[in-house]
Amino acid sequence: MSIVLKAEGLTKEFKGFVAVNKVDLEVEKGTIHALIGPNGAGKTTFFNLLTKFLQPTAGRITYQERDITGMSPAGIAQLGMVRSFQISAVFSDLTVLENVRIALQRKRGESFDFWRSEKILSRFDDDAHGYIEDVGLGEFINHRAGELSYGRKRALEIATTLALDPGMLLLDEPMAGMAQQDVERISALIRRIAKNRTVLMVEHNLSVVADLSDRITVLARGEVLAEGDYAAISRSPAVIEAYIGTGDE
Ligand SMILES: Nc1ncnc2c1ncn2[C@@H]1O[C@H](COP(=O)(O)OP(=O)(O)OP(=O)(O)O)[C@@H](O)[C@H]1O
Repeated sequence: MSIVLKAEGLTKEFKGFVAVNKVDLEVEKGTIHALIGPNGAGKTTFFNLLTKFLQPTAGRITYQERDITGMSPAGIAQLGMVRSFQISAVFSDLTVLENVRIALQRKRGESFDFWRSEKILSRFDDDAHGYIEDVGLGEFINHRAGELSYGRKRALEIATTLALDPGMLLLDEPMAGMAQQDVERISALIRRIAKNRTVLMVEHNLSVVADLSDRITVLARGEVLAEGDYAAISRSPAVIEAYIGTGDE
């Protein structure tokens, strides 16, 4: 077993309120790991700590055995740990192809002037076409991102994230606001891209969690309540009580 991401004693206090309290987490390489819990459990705060959008009050985070506790989101992205599903990451006025090209260019760290040359840009096209096909957007390649449906915009975000060639993807509520047909499409896509990568996701939709996850960590009141596969956690009296107790889900 190889642990790719590890949190030890991770804690976040907001003016005396402890939103995340000494949480330990180990994410195994090549797995899909879900973070769930009732409203206010601290999932978003914990996820923001892991992705470095928030700085912890205490504790330590390691990625591939490297201490990343003090690093920036850009710094961890360089190491291959990339957070997706920030709609703003997609440029609405640019086409699907242009969006993926920019991600490819960003990965190579080339300057803005350099990528503006049509000749050089077109070199990225073969790779870009591959990622676009992978996420099922082939027929929309020349559509402006702003014209895509919500589910397809999210597929485009996955394509731009994949273009960065991450070893680990962090997905923040990938199914939020999606119609059922998009949920099925994005689930299949996550399963496909997880084949040779590690995925950690916060997700409210429990049937998606049951369907996709190898391992699930349940948070409640800022602490780990239970951990295991779906069968194990759904039998846990503490988990059942935490969900019923808040009238959630
Ligand atoms: N910036 C902040 N300042 C003060 N309190 C905060 C801040 N961010 C979160 N909290 C509090 O921390 C607790 C955990 O919030 P968090 O959003 O992490 O929970 P969550 O599990 O993601 O909930 P939900 O499922 O509703 O999104 C909540 O009580 C929230 O009010």
